[in-house]
Amino acid sequence: MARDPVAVVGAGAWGTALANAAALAGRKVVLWTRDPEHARLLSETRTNARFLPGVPLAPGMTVTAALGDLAAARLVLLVVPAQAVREVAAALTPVIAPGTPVVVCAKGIERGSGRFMTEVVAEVMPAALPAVLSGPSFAGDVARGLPTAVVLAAADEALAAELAAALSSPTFRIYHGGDPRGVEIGGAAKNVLAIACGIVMGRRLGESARAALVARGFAELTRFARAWGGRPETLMGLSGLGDLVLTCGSPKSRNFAFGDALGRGVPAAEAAGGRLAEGALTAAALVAMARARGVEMPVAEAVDAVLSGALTVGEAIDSLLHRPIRAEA
Ligand SMILES: NC(=O)C1=CN([C@@H]2O[C@H](COP(=O)(O)OP(=O)(O)OC[C@H]3O[C@@H](n4cnc5c(N)ncnc54)[C@H](O)[C@@H]3O)[C@@H](O)[C@H]2O)C=CC1
Ligand SMILES: O=C(CO)COP(=O)(O)O
Repeated sequence: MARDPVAVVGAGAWGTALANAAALAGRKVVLWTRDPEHARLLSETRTNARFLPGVPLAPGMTVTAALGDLAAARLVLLVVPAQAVREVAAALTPVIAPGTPVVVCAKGIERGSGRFMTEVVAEVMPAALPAVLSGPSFAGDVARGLPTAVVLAAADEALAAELAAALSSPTFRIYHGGDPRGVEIGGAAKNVLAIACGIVMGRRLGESARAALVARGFAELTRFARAWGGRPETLMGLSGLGDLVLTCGSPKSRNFAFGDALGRGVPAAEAAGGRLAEGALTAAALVAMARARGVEMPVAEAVDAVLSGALTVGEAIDSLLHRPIRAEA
């Protein structure tokens, strides 16, 4: 069968939802978690109570904590947090057959190196075929079979089309594209902008202010993409505009909720409430990379300044409101 079995690496909320979606698309799925006890629980209870409660695992899916069990995989979905992608990809390298597509589903930029996720995979797994999947998609929505559309991109667009077809179902529609850099920039940058929108709502600055941030944030991420090798038109799509609309407008987004807590005065160290907020980990890298190529990103800069403690939330808002009045671009 088409690219069977599929190895889903990472059994958090998104990995579990994607594993179910792949099974719904007719794929044979192996779900990997690093924690043997978690693997045992998932296998026995057939649900992921810790990361995606209330959703049964698709029948037939197997769960493992042994990387060796992934050796037969003909397609890998890499669904660990962005900052763990290098470590996990390195562990997968000796296991996965050369020429296997590795689709990164994490949304972020590597701290320190400033590497995009497909670059990390290309460095660590030189024999793999890197691809990226991104777009507006809450794990809970996908897992419950609510209609969702995302994009899967690879340098070889024919491969992206094949993978998209292998993983799609009527409720999980995967478009394909040939601009992985643009797609991964959209996913990484929107998380930082979602934090800004959360701050605005937590601070009760109003819906109009949030809409302004979405539009100005979209201009920022398009400029960033142009400077870093993504096609601006890609950012008009699902990964970029689509994901901004979702995560900048919903308290279900962990990045938005993190920003909302900051806006209400919760200290940065506590604002995530123990949940993953990728934008908080990507903001510094995004801003450093923007500066390195002369890209203006005032909203992302403001978020980074709040997170680093350089500015208070009030000072960051003032800094945005006192920028010179200028042409819209
Ligand atoms: N939850 C969602 O709705 C969506 C999440 N994403 C992205 O997917 C990625 C993963 O997010 P979630 O699954 O939601 O996070 P999560 O917090 O629910 O799960 C993360 C999983 O990764 C595992 N993990 C963490 N560090 C690891 C390491 N060093 N080695 C191996 N495993 C490790 C954890 O044990 C856990 O199973 C993020 O980049 C996120 O932005 C993308 C689209 C939707
Ligand atoms: O990326 C997501 C939806 O597209 C999930 O957003 P959060 O990580 O902010 O929850």
